[in-house]
Amino acid sequence: MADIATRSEHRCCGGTLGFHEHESEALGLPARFALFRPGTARGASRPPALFCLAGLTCDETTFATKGNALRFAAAHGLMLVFPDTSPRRAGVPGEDEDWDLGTGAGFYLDATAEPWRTHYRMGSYVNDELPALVEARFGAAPGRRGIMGHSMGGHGALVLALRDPERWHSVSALAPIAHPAAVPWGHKAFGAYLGPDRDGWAAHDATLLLRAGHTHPTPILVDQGDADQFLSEQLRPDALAEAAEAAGQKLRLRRHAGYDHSYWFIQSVIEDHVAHHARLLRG
Ligand SMILES: N[C@@H](CCC(=O)N[C@@H](CS)C(=O)NCC(=O)O)C(=O)O
Repeated sequence: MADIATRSEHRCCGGTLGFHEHESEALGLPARFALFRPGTARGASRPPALFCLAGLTCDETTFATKGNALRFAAAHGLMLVFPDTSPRRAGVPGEDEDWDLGTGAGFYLDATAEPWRTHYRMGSYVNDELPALVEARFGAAPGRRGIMGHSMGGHGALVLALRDPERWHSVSALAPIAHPAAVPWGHKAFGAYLGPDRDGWAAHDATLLLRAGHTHPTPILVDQGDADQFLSEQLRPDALAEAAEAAGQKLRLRRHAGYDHSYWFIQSVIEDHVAHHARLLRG
């Protein structure tokens, strides 16, 4: 496991928030992440880690800075892990041209199509490499992990947890891209990263995973603002709810009048998400 460079560290909410960089094996590039370690008030020497995945245009600082999650994680004795949203400077032609493809838009999957497949491997990075790293190097509890995310990050959280419920013990999402194979953001990203054969997209779409019989043993919490500018064109929580119902998946989809897609919405509901994960991870 490569060295980790700590770029800065800050006392916060009785714990410590650090911004770190390391050589990622999965990405084949340097990668940055932020990590919040709670104080020891709850007496847990190895806190469970809750992974927080951000959306399009964000980086490892965004959710940590704007999400309002740290004080609640501190109260519940949870570690928070904030990965970046894509590889950086991968050298793919055009990767910085669009805000919804390439840099800042890794979609938490391993690309299979050229020229993305070498470095655009955020699926393996978030699912495998980063959990192993925070457990080995930052003292996260082995085998007790939760995952949540916003928008593209909500898509990532739902897909990773539905695909591997043994690895992710709790899952929630805020305004997730719930059916990416059916919406413009997903068409663009999946078409580039996975190629035009849509059969290969199903394993990266939470609604299609539920339709194929994948479920998670715990209830899934999803919050959605009804004034979200992306709701009808890009997010499709209704499709997720229908698929969950048909699959027998417990899903609590809460709609919030007047809230948009921004971190102001996340700030307003994050307390319940951290509590949801704490209940399942800490027992
Ligand atoms: N750049 C896009 C918006 C992108 C966007 O809203 N990104 C969301 C995630 S999908 C976000 O959280 N952005 C970062 C922020 O608000 O700080 C636009 O112009 O419409």
